This record gives sequence, structure tokens and C-alpha cells, in this order.
Amino acid sequence: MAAESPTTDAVAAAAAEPVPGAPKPDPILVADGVQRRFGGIKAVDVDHLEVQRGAITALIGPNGAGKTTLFNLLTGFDRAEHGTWSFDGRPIAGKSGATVARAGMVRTFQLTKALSRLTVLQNMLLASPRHPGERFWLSWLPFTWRAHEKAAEAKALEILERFKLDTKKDDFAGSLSGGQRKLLEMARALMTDPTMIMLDEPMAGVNPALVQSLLDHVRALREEGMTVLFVEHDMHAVRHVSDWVVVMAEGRVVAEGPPSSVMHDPAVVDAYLGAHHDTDLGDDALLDPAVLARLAREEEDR
Ligand SMILES: Nc1ncnc2c1ncn2[C@@H]1O[C@H](COP(=O)(O)OP(=O)(O)OP(=O)(O)O)[C@@H](O)[C@H]1O
Repeated sequence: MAAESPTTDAVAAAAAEPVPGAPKPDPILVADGVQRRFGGIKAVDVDHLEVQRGAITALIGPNGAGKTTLFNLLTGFDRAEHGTWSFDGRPIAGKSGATVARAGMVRTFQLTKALSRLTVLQNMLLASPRHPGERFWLSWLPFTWRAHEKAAEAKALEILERFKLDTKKDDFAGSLSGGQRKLLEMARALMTDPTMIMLDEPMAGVNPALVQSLLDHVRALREEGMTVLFVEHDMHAVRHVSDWVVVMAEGRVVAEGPPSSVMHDPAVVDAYLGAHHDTDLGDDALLDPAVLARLAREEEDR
């Protein structure tokens, strides 16, 4: 099944040629020659990558393929040795995470230990852009920061309501379930009104009963006109929500295409089989109850 009610931008993405580095009809993010080494390992070595505006793009690949490193580089949380990239026509290579976020490209972060000790609402307020307390001269004007705080809190509560987390606003973030944490990560990112949102494994640690709701939230972002790029290991989620899939292996983009076909690409099968012989590439036949029962028995016997 393809993503439900795709936008025209998402439909345009599906028309792109399914080859690594494929040009997109209306790219919002364009990266060239991006390289990052750790010691002797080339963690990222991406020749060319374009992300279609208004579409949901999944970034997949086996462990150690370089997905997180590429995320970190593009969003200004790590420095590339080589490469250029632009967002919405603006060069942003080498810019700080804060500058990239202000340009409209925002990533989610997994809830750290420190953030777990704050309440849900405090987490939201920390994500609020340009907190006046961070700017020395404004911190001397109490009316300025009070007005800012009031507006930020109203916005935070509105977003929390959308994610059905408003009743949890005073709970410690650490007390949330896996799925609720993922919703909070998404909610935090929305505090900055992004044009493009980059989700780091939105389905990791989520109870299967909540997966559908999370997928609906991801689709809703696209319906609002946002561009979504997400790293994910859950291939069923990738199949069901993405308009386009980019596959990385050993730092490179080895395949791209619509979710229905890319999983059958020999380069993808090779990349996964090289790393894991038991990787589920999202084949829906695996949803057959008999197959699932067999996998569960095999897991128990391990
Ligand atoms: N800070 C670091 N120091 C040294 N090596 C690193 C560092 N970060 C990543 N690496 C290495 O770079 C390569 C790519 O790692 P990365 O975490 O980007 O892969 P990934 O595709 O996100 O993997 P996963 O799916 O397991 O999260 C791996 O070989 C990893 O060990």
C-alpha cells in the first residue's frame, strides 16, 4: 500500500527516476560531495542527493550505513570534511544547528536523560526558538520575556493537544511510554515552525498498537505542506508512509525509488544481506499470522 492521499509534490516525487542521486522535480534539499571520516572509516560519502519538497522521504540502510552521520552533517550537528548542500536555495553547509533550524530545517532528538527529568511542557518550552533569556540584552527586559513565555506556552499547549499529550504536560518526560516519547520529540520540533522536519527513527521502541497513530501524525505533517525526511529501521512503516526511499550502505547512496519497488532492488537486497541475514525488508507476506508465529517461535528458540 502506498502512502495515503499523497500531495501533488509527493506524486511528483514518485515520477523521479529510481537511481542513486536522482534529480527531483522540486528539490528542497540538495547535497553534493558530502564526506565524513571517522579514523579509517568513511562514514558518509554521498555524491549527490536531492530531497523532494512536500514529500515523505525515508532514509534506510543497515546499521553503520551512515544515516545518522548524514543527518548530523546536514543539520549542522557535525562537520563534513568535504561537500556543499543547500536548503530551499540557501547554502547551509558549515552552518550551526541553530542557523539551520532558523532556516526551517529541524531534526528530532531522542529524549536524553537530562530531558527525561523535565516535564513535558518544559521540554516543549526549551525547544521554543529564540528564547529571550538566551539574548543578554533582552533578558534585562522582563516584560519582553514574559510576553514571549506566555506566547510560547500557548503554542506548546496547542501542539501538545494535537499529539494528545496535553493531559501529560506536567508529567516528567521520562515517565512517558515509548510511543508518547516519539510524539513528544515530534511535538518539540514543531515549536520552531519548520518547513522540513527530519525524524530520527520515529518508530523505534513504539508499541505496535501506536505505530498507526504515529504514521498518521507523519502523514499529517506532509498534508500541512511540510517536507519529511526520516531514518527508520521498521520497513513496514517505511513502506506504508513514505513517498520515496533513499538507501545508504557504507556511507553511499546505493539506491533510490518508490517504496514498492526499491526493496526489490538488487543493491538493496545486497546491502541488507551483507549486514543481516534476517532483515525484514517490509514484505507484507510477513504479516501473514502463520509467518509471524513462525518468526516468534524462531526468536524464542534463539
Ligand atoms: N562519533 C563517532 N566516532 C567514530 N565513529 C563513528 C562516530 N559516529 C559514527 N561512527 C561510525 O560511522 C559509521 C556510520 O555510523 P552511523 O551511526 O552514521 O550509521 P547509521 O546508518 O546511522 O547506523 P544505525 O542504523 O546503527 O544507527 C559507523 O561505522 C560508525 O561506527
